[in-house]
Amino acid sequence: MSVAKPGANILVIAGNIQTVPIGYISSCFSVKNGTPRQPAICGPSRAELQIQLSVFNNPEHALVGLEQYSHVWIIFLFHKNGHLRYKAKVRPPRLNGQRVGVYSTRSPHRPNALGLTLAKLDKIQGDTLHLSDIDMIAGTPVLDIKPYIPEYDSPDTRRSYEEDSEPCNSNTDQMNEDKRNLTNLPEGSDIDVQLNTEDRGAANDYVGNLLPEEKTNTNATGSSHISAQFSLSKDLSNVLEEVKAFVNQDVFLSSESKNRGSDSPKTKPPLLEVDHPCYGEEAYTTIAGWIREPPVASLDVRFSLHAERELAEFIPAHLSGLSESHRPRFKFLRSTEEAVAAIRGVLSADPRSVYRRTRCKDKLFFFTLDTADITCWFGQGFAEVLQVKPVEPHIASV
Ligand SMILES: C[S@@+](CC[C@H](N)C(=O)[O-])C[C@H]1O[C@@H](n2cnc3c(N)ncnc32)[C@H](O)[C@@H]1O
Repeated sequence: MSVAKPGANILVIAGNIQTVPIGYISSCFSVKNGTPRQPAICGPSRAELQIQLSVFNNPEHALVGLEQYSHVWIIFLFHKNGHLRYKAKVRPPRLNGQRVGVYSTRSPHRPNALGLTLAKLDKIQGDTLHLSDIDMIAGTPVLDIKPYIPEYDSPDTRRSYEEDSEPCNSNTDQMNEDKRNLTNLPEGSDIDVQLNTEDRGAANDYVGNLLPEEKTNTNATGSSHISAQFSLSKDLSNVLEEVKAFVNQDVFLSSESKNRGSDSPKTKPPLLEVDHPCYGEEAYTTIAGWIREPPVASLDVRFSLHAERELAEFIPAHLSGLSESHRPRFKFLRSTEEAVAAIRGVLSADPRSVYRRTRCKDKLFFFTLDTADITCWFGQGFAEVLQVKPVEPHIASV
């Protein structure tokens, strides 16, 4: 087992974390000089990333579903840092000589030379991602790709998402309402009708006449994926009937209508969109429909009286100076309400694996939160907390 040396670009550390590049950037920038310092600076900066055959037998399979997202996080190595040194304080060029802590900056010169770029995903062709808005030089080793999901990645959006998703049913109602509003469908309209492949093809042809950017992509599994782009500024009422045929496609559900914070790519109301706009066209984000409307329902969370009493016994973290030494103490949670909210959060999202959900659904479920060991069980549409015990001291101190 080797241990990472300061500045080393190889991530092999105690605990056997091994990392291999999944591909290498081929970009319009060949040297560091002149490469944008951040992705948003130079929109038309383009790159391609081909997933290595050495990582997956069928690299294109690893990209299935990613086409529904407009933006991706690229995690990469600054492999051309040159001198492998780093300092606790750096001088960002835009601070014009002033020194600040390396972790308050995006400096490439850091103990683990990892870069993080939010790139625009223009399209996917087989095993290759076509990106724009990048700040990486050609040859940059890429370690990972993750979809950009404002609901998870942008604090502003996360807040409104949490508000939206409670309760779960009203979220669905709201989405249906949104869909109706966008298409002027009367309330109670059958908005869940599914189109078969032939229907989609026909509808696609028709809308294609109206919408110049409409395209049919073939995804990695060879199945046909319809996408279309149109501007909301067009009079939607003229194309309602045609658009109605598209309402239930996944890609439609994947777009968002909320206004996002300034750090996030701007968002627009739902569009039928997969092949994303080019430089100069308005930027927005799209995500997979199942993120906002997952096929797994969120659960109602209950506490048994016994569990409620046990939880109330815990002393909140900031009151840990109190002398009641016999009572268990939280290390992080600051009140019983916070603990209840945390437990609700964990359980309402159903933390069980698919295996446990299907094969062991009658089994008790255990998890640890702060210094509490929690026991619960799951029924149809709910989770009930049965017991809240202090963790064993030797586990709590780990
Ligand atoms: C300031 S960094 C920011 C990168 C990323 N957005 C981040 O925040 O981690 C961007 C600069 O890193 C440099 N750079 C890009 N690719 C590199 C690589 N493979 N090795 C070393 N430096 C690189 C370029 O000079 C570019 O202007």
